[in-house]
Amino acid sequence: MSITVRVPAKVNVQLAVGAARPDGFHDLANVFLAVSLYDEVTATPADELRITCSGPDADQVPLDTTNLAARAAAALAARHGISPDVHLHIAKDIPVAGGMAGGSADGAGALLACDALWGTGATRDELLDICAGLGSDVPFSLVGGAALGTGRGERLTPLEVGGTFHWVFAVADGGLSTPAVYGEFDRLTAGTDVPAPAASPALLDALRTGDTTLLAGALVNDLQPAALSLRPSLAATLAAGTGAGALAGLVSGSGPTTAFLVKDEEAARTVADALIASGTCRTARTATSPAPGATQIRT
Ligand SMILES: C[C@](O)(CO)[C@H](O)COP(=O)(O)OP(=O)(O)OC[C@H]1O[C@@H](n2ccc(N)nc2=O)[C@H](O)[C@@H]1O
Ligand SMILES: Nc1ncnc2c1ncn2[C@@H]1O[C@H](COP(=O)(O)OP(=O)(O)OP(=O)(O)O)[C@@H](O)[C@H]1O
Repeated sequence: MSITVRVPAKVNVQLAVGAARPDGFHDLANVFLAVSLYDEVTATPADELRITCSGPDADQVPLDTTNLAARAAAALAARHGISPDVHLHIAKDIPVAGGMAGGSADGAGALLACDALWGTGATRDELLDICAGLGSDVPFSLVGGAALGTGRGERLTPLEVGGTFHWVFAVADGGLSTPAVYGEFDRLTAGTDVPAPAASPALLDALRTGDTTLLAGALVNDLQPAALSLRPSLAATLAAGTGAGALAGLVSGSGPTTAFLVKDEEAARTVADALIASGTCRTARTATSPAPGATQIRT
């Protein structure tokens, strides 16, 4: 028997970042939106914990115990006093190290798949607690939809979304390290008074009413200057997307993927084609949001 779970990528429509905390993390007001790019994690009984990965970026994914899917299986097994013997196959479609929480998606997917395969019967709260221990973005990968993440982003409040939003994602060559981008944020803001992060009422309104134009005006990512400082070529990608008719563009999370909000599906195709033709990105993908969280799709 195998269990397959499908898990979405995310874009941060608001990422407000506070000053570094004593533990090295940053307090956030992190408005997550799940988008319709998915990884699939399949759990099959095996004699030992083993990870395989397929997809265009598979060679960039670690197959050892550092893989978030392996860590999720080990964490669930440890809580229930069983051995984490399972083969986890990741069919990867989410860009790797792109700021779209691909590794987090695999962690949440593995957790749900192993819980079903092993019959551990973990409660939702237990799953969320394990997710938070794996990484700040992992709880959101489990719940999907839209949510405000506070603390380091792991404490979630679900948000209402009143419509469908259309996106284009420009995938860059090579990744950016999340700690390096937060480190650059610290360097750029050193000596300044970093305000406490707060969710923007205008942005929450735009989500609630499903108004694309309002959302375009409210998109904000405090990590964008840091990502641009580490990868100056992203400015040309942002200009290419907005020049091609996107309503707004921003760096997705810690980057280097850039996200463009567009009016509808037709505009998404036009902007994606223009981004590819501009030569300022490796490829461009279209997607919609919100998307559901981790969901079992096959037994
Ligand atoms: C940039 C975002 O993707 C936006 O959603 C997240 O904040 C990053 O979440 P993540 O990849 O799950 O990050 P984690 O695995 O929890 O942490 C990796 C590293 O990122 C930095 N980090 C992460 C989250 C946070 N609130 N403050 C931080 O400073 C820390 O250096 C940390 O050691
Ligand atoms: N299952 C996984 N898939 C991809 N990368 C993984 C996985 N497990 C661990 N990693 C490691 O995590 C690093 C970041 O990968 P990931 O795709 O999660 O980045 P990201 O999308 O930028 O994350 P985030 O948006 O949460 O900051 C990779 O370079 C890789 O070494």
